[in-house]
Amino acid sequence: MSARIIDGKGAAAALRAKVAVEVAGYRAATGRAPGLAVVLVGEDPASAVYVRSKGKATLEAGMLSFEHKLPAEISEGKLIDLINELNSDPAVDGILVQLPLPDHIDPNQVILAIDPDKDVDGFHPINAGRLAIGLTGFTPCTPLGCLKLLKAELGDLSGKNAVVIGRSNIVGKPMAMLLLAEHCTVTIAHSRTRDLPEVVRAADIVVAAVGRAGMVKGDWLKPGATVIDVGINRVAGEGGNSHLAGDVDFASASQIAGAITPVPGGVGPMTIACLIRNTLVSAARRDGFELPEDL
Ligand SMILES: NC(=O)C1=CN([C@@H]2O[C@H](COP(=O)(O)OP(=O)(O)OC[C@H]3O[C@@H](n4cnc5c(N)ncnc54)[C@H](OP(=O)(O)O)[C@@H]3O)[C@@H](O)[C@H]2O)C=CC1
Ligand SMILES: Nc1nc(=O)c2c([nH]1)NC[C@@H]1CN(c3ccc(C(=O)N[C@@H](CCC(=O)O)C(=O)O)cc3)C=[N+]21
Ligand SMILES: [Mg+2]
Repeated sequence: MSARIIDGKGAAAALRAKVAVEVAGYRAATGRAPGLAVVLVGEDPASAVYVRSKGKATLEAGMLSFEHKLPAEISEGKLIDLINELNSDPAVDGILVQLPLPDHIDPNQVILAIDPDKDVDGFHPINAGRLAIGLTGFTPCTPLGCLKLLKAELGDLSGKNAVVIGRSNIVGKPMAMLLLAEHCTVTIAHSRTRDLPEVVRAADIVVAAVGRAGMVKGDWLKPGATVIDVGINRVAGEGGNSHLAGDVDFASASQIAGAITPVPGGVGPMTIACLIRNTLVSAARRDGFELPEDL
């Protein structure tokens, strides 16, 4: 048996196209374009790549992109000063501070400084709280992208056993909250989980967000399970080359799963599509512009 490959790249392109159509309507109605400010501190090459693709997706959707590149040595206070300026700038609907930040800056203090109603990453505690109790806010882009792929694949998720591996504030925990809101029976596994293969074997849905290349093996899976691989791991290959690998051992898992996301081309592109979606949602809320329910 061979799993269906879930085309995250294609789904992301389709979502970006839907967002672009709504952006055009928003611009016609309001005379302004939604704006996303992306803040990058330091020169981490992987972060620079992500920031570039975010800026490109923003412009392609008809929105404004404001990139702020700051030196690695900038103080926490100066960074927060910039965030306060962006909070009060009417051209800015969304603010994203690329993580990780240098060690001398406390990411929690930086996230707290962002206006929750411009927090298109959904990382502010107000938005984490809203998600946890079912209020309108911003849903973190990676879990939202995973949920969209799951619903497109499975339809109604009600009653399904979902295992989320990883409990970070930006992926695992909000993913579990979203699946719970969809009426899944949710298990959150982490580094202290006993007998992870046995826990995973009960899952109709597996979301792997660990950061360990190829950790989840095919023989851990219930046959036919839907597998969402969030992991983005750069692994060294032959001859000094390197390639991206997910947290799931694709070769073995794709023999047992019913459907599986590839890496690259799975969750990653959906994260960026959901970021521009959230930016449009933010702008629309500000102006009372109505968007389709299912965007
Ligand atoms: N595709 C995308 O858009 C994105 C991809 N990512 C990728 O997703 C992965 C996870 O990211 P993130 O959530 O930030 O990572 P974190 O490092 O913040 O969290 C990793 C989680 O995995 C758990 N874990 C570690 N080792 C094991 C193990 N052996 N068994 C079970 N659980 C384990 C940790 O447990 P504990 O809490 O006990 O330490 C922790 O909860 C990374 O590969 C990252 O690059 C991240 C964001 C976006
Ligand atoms: N404030 C903040 N918000 C984030 O959302 C955020 C962040 N910080 N820091 C880093 C992580 C990681 N992340 C990814 C986004 C897109 C891809 C992506 O598009 N990946 C492509 C491959 C890209 C490549 O080839 O390197 C793919 O999977 O197909 C991956 C990872 C967002 N993150
Ligand atoms: Mg992390």
